Amino acid sequence: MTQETKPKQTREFQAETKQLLDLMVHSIYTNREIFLRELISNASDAIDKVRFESLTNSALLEGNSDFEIFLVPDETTHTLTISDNGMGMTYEEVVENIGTIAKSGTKAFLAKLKEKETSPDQELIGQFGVGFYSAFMVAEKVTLLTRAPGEARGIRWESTGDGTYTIEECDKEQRGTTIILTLKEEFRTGEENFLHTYTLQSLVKKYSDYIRYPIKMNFTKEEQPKDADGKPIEGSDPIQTVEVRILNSMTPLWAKNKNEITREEYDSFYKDMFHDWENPLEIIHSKAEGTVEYTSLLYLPARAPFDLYDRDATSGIRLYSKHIFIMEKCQDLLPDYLRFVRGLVDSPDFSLNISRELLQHSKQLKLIGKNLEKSVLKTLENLLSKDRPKYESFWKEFGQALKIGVYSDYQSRDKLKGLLLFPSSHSTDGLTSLDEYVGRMPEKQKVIYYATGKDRSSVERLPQMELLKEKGVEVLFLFDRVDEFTIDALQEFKEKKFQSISRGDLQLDDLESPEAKQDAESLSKEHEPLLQAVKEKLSGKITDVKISSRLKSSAVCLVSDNNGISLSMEQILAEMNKAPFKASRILELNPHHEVFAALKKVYDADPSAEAFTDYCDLLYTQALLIEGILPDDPIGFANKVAKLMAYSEK
Ligand SMILES: Nc1ncnc2c1ncn2[C@@H]1O[C@H](COP(=O)(O)OP(=O)(O)OP(=O)(O)O)[C@@H](O)[C@H]1O
Repeated sequence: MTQETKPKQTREFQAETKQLLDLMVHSIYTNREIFLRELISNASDAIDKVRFESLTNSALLEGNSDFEIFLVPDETTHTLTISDNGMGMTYEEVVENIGTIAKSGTKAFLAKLKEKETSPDQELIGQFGVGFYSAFMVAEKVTLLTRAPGEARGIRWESTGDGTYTIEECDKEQRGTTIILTLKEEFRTGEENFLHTYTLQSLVKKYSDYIRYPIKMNFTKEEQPKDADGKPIEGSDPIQTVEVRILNSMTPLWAKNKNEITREEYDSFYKDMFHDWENPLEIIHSKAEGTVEYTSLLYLPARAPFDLYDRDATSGIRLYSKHIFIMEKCQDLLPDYLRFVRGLVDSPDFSLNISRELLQHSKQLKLIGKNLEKSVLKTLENLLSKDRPKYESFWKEFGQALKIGVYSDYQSRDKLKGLLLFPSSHSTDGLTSLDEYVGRMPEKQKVIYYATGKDRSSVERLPQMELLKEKGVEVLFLFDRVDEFTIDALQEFKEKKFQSISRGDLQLDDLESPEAKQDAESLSKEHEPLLQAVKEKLSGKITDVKISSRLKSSAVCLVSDNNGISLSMEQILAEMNKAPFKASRILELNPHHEVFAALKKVYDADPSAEAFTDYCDLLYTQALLIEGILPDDPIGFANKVAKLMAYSEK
């Protein structure tokens, strides 16, 4: 029977791959040695795959279950070869995996680069694994030979990273993948010589020590021949012998005792496994025995990945059973608000071929999940109380996830509220917890005040802040768009309700002198007809007009009542195209401001004159602008201001 062979083809890389290769060739990384880690990690993944699938289909092993990764440096051909007896790839898989970039992360990386239009910095690169392509940092030519189990023939793929590659069928006896790197001159002669066994040995120790399969290399030994008594024979030529050594210790890091692991080992394991360039912020390593038995190694990263809040991005914890990999991202182990936690769980209680469906219903999984959640929260509480700068740096990156947790996961509300931090008027640089805020509250203050806005300077200048500032009342500042939803969901903290400075009655009764209150009440009575007239002029735009007791030097402000949504929420919802939600708008006027006197004068002169209508409109639009809301008719507003300016010149 003649076998149809696929002829050698030269193909072009996908445009994005070319771009990535170009970056690799012109070296974006400073530490190019990581190429070895990337290729070994791919080899180990491929062995994981075949090992896992062979549990249900032993034929895949083709009688060879001595899993291994082999490194062969060759000075004569200037090549470094990395082989594995893993899953290999079919023709289609090579084209799919190696010629194109399927990973959305890498695509996003390239898009970000374009956006920046500068050379990429280490920080950006570190967020994205570049995997196989990193080989082109050190190699002038990469040859890949691979055969998937059960396939009669293998595939030979080759490229110099110039935009094209060749692909053809070839013979390959052993299942798996062999990658031959023809090293660039600088990496086979200079200081960084990747043909030196010593260099390779230490790189494996540094980056890949925990890899579960033996990483082997031949070592040539020279020995003086010995006589029958075991004494070296003088003057004889030394004999060379070759011995295979295993370069990695293979024990998974998490299986060792805590006191045997250095911080460096934890860090490099993390960076390697979770493709981060930065050391983690915090490490939680625990072993449990009892109702369930498991080891968990969790990390709080130092920085949020670019896609943390992307709905499509999957989070989750790696699952192992007796050191054997089961699943990449098990989502049922941690609640969604802890989606930033990276790590793994190894438990003998799981069977290797457990399906996702079964797993979801597994009692053990639920129990482990509960414990993990508890220990992450405990760690965060400890950080908050014992290492505030570290907690604040955590908060800066992941605080939003916890805030979202408060409003989207009502069961977790109580667990999370103590961990929340906000900027406040108390200090210009630090953040405050709700506990700290309540601790500083004077006895007479009944509620926790908060103000929403885009940043500190705009919130501090809000007219609604004036009175509170004067009274020295602390106000929480909510700059993040999720903040108000979080506060709304909480409703209260330690029996103190939250009160927006832009909503309803400020409840300052106990802080306010009885005279001031009286003053506002009598002024409201006195100006009742004027207030009524303004309300009518602005009907449809506002629900009420009131004499303000919160304004000191500003003329006007907009507030909403205590029911329904607030003005800032209205804006967020409008951006989300949920326009039907409208906040009630109450216009508050400062009776002690000269604009109020001018308004009164115009009204007294002729309430039906155009001037009074214009004044009402101008006041309303000013109040909108202060809230950062554009008026419906900016041209009309500008014309009215111009008219007024020209008038005052007369
Ligand atoms: N030694 C190998 N054996 C089998 N398949 C491999 C091997 N190396 C790479 N591949 C395949 O090529 C794909 C692309 O590899 P690459 O290293 O670029 O990305 P990755 O491993 O998926 O991602 P990352 O490196 O970020 O973890 C892999 O997903 C895998 O399917």
